Amino acid sequence: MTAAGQPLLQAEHLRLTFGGITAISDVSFEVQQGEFFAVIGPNGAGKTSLLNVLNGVYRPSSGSVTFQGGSLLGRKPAQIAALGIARTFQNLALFEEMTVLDNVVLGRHHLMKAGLVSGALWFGRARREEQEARRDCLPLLELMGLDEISGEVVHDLPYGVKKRIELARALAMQPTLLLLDEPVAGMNSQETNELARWVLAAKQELDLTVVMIEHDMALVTKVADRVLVLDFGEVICCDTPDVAVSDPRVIRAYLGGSGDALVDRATAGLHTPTADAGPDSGART
Ligand SMILES: Nc1ncnc2c1ncn2[C@@H]1O[C@H](COP(=O)(O)OP(=O)(O)OP(=O)(O)O)[C@@H](O)[C@H]1O
Repeated sequence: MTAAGQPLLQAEHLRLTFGGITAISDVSFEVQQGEFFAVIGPNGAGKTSLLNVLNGVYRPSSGSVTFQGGSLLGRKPAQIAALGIARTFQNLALFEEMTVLDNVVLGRHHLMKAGLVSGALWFGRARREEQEARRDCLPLLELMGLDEISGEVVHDLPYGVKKRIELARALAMQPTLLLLDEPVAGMNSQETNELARWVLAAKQELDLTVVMIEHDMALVTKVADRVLVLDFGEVICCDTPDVAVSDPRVIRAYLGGSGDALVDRATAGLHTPTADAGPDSGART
């Protein structure tokens, strides 16, 4: 539980280096409970590195990260997941030959307590836990509109549906905080609109806080309460999307000059095509 007034997630003076490369430099921000918080920035700005710090894949060179008031530093990704931080990945990480339900149930495995031997032999506690996990996932499948295809093999399903299955698997972990890594990358505008609706529905129904990395400015403007803008590993703006897209530093980082196109694309509609490296696809000019 988060004490009244305390942010759910707090990063202070984070720094991450790879040899001579500084991926993150003195990054601080807070995310409040229930917030939809986006992280944007051009290619190489440090977005993925930041997400990897938040879920324990990378340990920062210095600085601190706290979740519900407790430090995340030194914890492994599985321990961080068990604290209630789930993550989706930029590239699909599903088991293509398994069914929708089997993929989603995998999200609950960190909650199960049966040992390796009983799990492998499928008896006793392991069997009971698996059956309970499957039962517990059914309302989630319904919430995510996957109940009617729960027995279908993932391989045969459209890309947009696969991304939704991945989202459902992250939700099966029963997170408090959901980290989304470019959830609409590679999607067409219809798929983007649909996934945005599923994410918002899940957030509301499950009382989630969301941190989302995204290049699609139109999507960010539509769904995010606040946006953190990174450039060369540094925070150049942290404000509402409307303020961020008209901030001269953000405009410079994306366009190196006039920001009209950035504002236009942010307000044009939910989706901006990202096939070619336009400003909203994160390209530097
Ligand atoms: N494992 C690594 N080893 C060395 N350098 C890395 C590593 N991961 C990231 N970097 C470097 O850190 C910087 C930030 O990279 P990062 O992937 O976090 O940026 P990004 O904003 O997510 O970019 P993109 O939008 O292209 O995914 C880049 O200069 C990148 O080359």
